[in-house]
Amino acid sequence: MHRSALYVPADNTRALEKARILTPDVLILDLEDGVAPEHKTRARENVREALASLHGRRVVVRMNGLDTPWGDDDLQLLLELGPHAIMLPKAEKVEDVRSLSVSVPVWLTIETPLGVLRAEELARERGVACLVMGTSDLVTDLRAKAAPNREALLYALSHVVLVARAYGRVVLDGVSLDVQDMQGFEAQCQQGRALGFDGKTLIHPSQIEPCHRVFGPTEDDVGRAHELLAVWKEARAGGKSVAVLHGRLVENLHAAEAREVLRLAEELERN
Ligand SMILES: CC(C)(COP(=O)(O)OP(=O)(O)OC[C@H]1O[C@@H](n2cnc3c(N)ncnc32)[C@H](O)[C@@H]1OP(=O)(O)O)[C@@H](O)C(=O)NCCC(=O)NCCSC(=O)C[C@H](O)C(=O)O
Ligand SMILES: [Mg+2]
Repeated sequence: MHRSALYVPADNTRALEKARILTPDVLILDLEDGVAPEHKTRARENVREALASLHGRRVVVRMNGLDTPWGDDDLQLLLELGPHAIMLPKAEKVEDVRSLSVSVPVWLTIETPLGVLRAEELARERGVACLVMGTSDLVTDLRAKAAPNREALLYALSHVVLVARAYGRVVLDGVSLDVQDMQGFEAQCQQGRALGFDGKTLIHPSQIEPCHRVFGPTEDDVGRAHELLAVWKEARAGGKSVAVLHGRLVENLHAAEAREVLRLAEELERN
């Protein structure tokens, strides 16, 4: 389940402490842009401690790029600690992905024009588990304007979802920077859900609950799935290839969707 992934700056001990009681599906300990250059070393030490104390949680660590002064040391530490996954920012080069994918799954942040254009060759590399949109960097690099409807990003967002689906990868939407506009945040979650994302990356604890509500499955979703499957089963038992529920056509693909909703709900219950 990847409804939510919360960035926690690894130099912020208060946020690291708080993360222990927060319940996003994934925690992303950030060594990259959320950490100032003079705090990089301390942040790396914090990651070691945090991974030990967050044992049993799904913790991904975002390292610095391999072409930065910190990338090699980050990688060495992460290969030693073995988090749930290593996240590579500003992914553009297949060679970088290959140098990471040893034993730990790799998450790629797609947040540059070249990264979007090369998303397919990057995503098909062995070990890549998830693609994450970096919408703040992308807006800047595109010299676009950030707008609530994310008009300037729609091509890139859809392209990355398409690539992720083609190669069976998880795909997460970018962050929403306004931590006070909860209505706008929820609308952005709805948009990401409608575009096909599995979930969203977050920057603040208040974003977890609305994000889970949108990326579901909710009780209503589960109820509808049961209802659809009952109608579908009856139709099939009667030798029909299609059914109708509340005036809408139901086909095999809808039954498959409903089964996926129930699978996710069961996964949620187990966790
Ligand atoms: C945005 C913030 C700077 C706001 O922080 P703050 O002023 O401390 O908020 P609050 O007082 O409302 O916080 C309430 C409590 O919650 C804790 N908290 C806040 N944020 C987090 C968090 N991300 N993880 C864990 N805990 C958090 C506070 O410590 C308070 O705790 P307590 O006092 O004990 O109750 C801040 O939210 C923040 O720094 N967020 C993360 C920013 C970040 O990670 N940025 C980099 C990643 S985003 C990105 O780069 C995406 C991509 O690459 C792209 O290009 O788009
Ligand atoms: Mg970024």
